[in-house]
Amino acid sequence: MAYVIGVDCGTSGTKTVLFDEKGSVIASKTIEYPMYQPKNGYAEQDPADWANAMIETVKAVMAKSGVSKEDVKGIGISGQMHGLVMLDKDNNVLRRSIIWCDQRTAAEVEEMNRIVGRDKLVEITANPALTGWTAAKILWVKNNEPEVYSKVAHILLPKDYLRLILTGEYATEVSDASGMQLLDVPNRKWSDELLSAFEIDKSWLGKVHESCEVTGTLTKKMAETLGLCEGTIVVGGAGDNAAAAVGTGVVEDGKAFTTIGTSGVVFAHTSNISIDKKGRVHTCCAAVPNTWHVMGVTQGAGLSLKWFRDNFCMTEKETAKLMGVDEYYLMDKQAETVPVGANRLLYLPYLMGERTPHLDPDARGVFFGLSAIHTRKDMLRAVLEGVTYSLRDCVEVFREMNVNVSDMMACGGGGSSPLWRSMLADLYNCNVKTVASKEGPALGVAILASVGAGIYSSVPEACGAIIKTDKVQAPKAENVPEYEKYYQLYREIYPALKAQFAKLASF
Ligand SMILES: Nc1ncnc2c1ncn2[C@@H]1O[C@H](COP(=O)(O)OP(=O)(O)O)[C@@H](O)[C@H]1O
Ligand SMILES: O=C(CO)[C@@H](O)[C@H](O)COP(=O)(O)O
Repeated sequence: MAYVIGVDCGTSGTKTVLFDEKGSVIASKTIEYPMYQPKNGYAEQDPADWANAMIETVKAVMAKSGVSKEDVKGIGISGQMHGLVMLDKDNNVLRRSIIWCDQRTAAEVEEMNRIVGRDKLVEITANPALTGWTAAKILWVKNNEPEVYSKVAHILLPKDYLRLILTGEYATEVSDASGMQLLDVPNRKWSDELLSAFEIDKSWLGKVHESCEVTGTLTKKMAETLGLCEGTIVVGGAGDNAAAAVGTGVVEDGKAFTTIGTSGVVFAHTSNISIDKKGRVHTCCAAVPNTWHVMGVTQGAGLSLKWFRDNFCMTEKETAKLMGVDEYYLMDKQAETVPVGANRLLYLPYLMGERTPHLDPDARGVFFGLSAIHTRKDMLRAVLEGVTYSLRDCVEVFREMNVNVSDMMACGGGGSSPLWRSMLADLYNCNVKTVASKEGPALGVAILASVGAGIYSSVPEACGAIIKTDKVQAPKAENVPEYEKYYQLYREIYPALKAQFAKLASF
């Protein structure tokens, strides 16, 4: 039997899973790390934490599994998108990574529009300038930390920094590179025009591959550290969302998924490139060669629930520890006791600004309709519902773009919650399914590795053999109109507060 490893460098932690060639989990290990928020709207992580977590989790799965290292045929890496890793000529990390949900780059987004023009940016990168994407972050460092910028020799995305550690290669692949805003997305190569306009040296960026291509092999030193063979192949892998698409079988038109991780993403595969001229959803290269995807993003999806847990659910944390169950499971049980609409309480999940559909880094979270009858349980349910309203906003944009979705999968930490899945089904008014494997991105990149290793001949063929549908949640007829009423009200709240968010940000 052949085996493959998938590494997913997420925001809350890095998870490594060892799969057999049929996609069954043999061993899995996650190590968490912090996100630093030095200022309101800033978000950073330490690349050393990612590297340590990858090394320790790979060592752990190999030790736990007892699988012989010769049978591990390949490694795929997935990761949070858009994060900026800057290295000097000796590969030293120059500053903490500014990650995807950081919102400090409003001035640089204006600068990008001034230099290149909004329409040109959309034509080349398939997206308007975005605060969380990598190009704006590079310009921010140039404008604000010239002493750091003067030492830059390499720029990598989070998972590509891990690739460098594994293989010594400076490389990336099309799905994650699409989120740097320096890629010519229709043509799947770096844009010389943009690099020259932003004065970014092309030699700083890695070579761009398709996601299932071999980008390098394990060095002798890393192989010894990890308990693997020197020369084991490392494929391109994918940004976490393109990876989750492969891991849930979303590799053909009509198929889509919703992931609730720290962020929330609604993702649909498209065999032809499809662009929202208003820039409300992103268009990126998919992990299947010569295909694309559209995705809408809620910045603070699982993050909202985690924020609520960490600040208001101390009792659940302690009880969960005593009972040996998951804290989120207890929170879901409490939220289930509250009716649809949270007793007339709405929540806007804009804790880290918002992308789809508002593209507003100044937006902030809101509880709307608080009354003295409300309890913590109502607020908890409102948080879950508010995130789901925001995900529905993404589906509305797809409908406007004529991107038709007939099959919706759910994944990510929040996708494991039956309550959250039933909210999705009610608000989308369609079936929401899960796949038997819960490993989303890690499985996706392990599948890419199995294609790179020649175990399967294509990504769709591998998905056909490996991905199995598990649970199906149908919409509840009585809930659909009730949620629709609240959703329509939810849609009115942001426009009414837009100017006030900007004013607050200016204080
Ligand atoms: N049982 C659950 N019920 C509801 N939400 C959950 C549950 N388990 C995890 N979550 C949510 O999933 C998030 C973590 O998802 P994950 O996919 O691991 O994140 P990331 O990819 O950002 O590291 C948590 O912040 C939490 O909001
Ligand atoms: O910014 C995006 C997609 O554009 C996020 O999806 C990040 O890629 C982070 O993902 P999680 O850590 O929440 O999975």
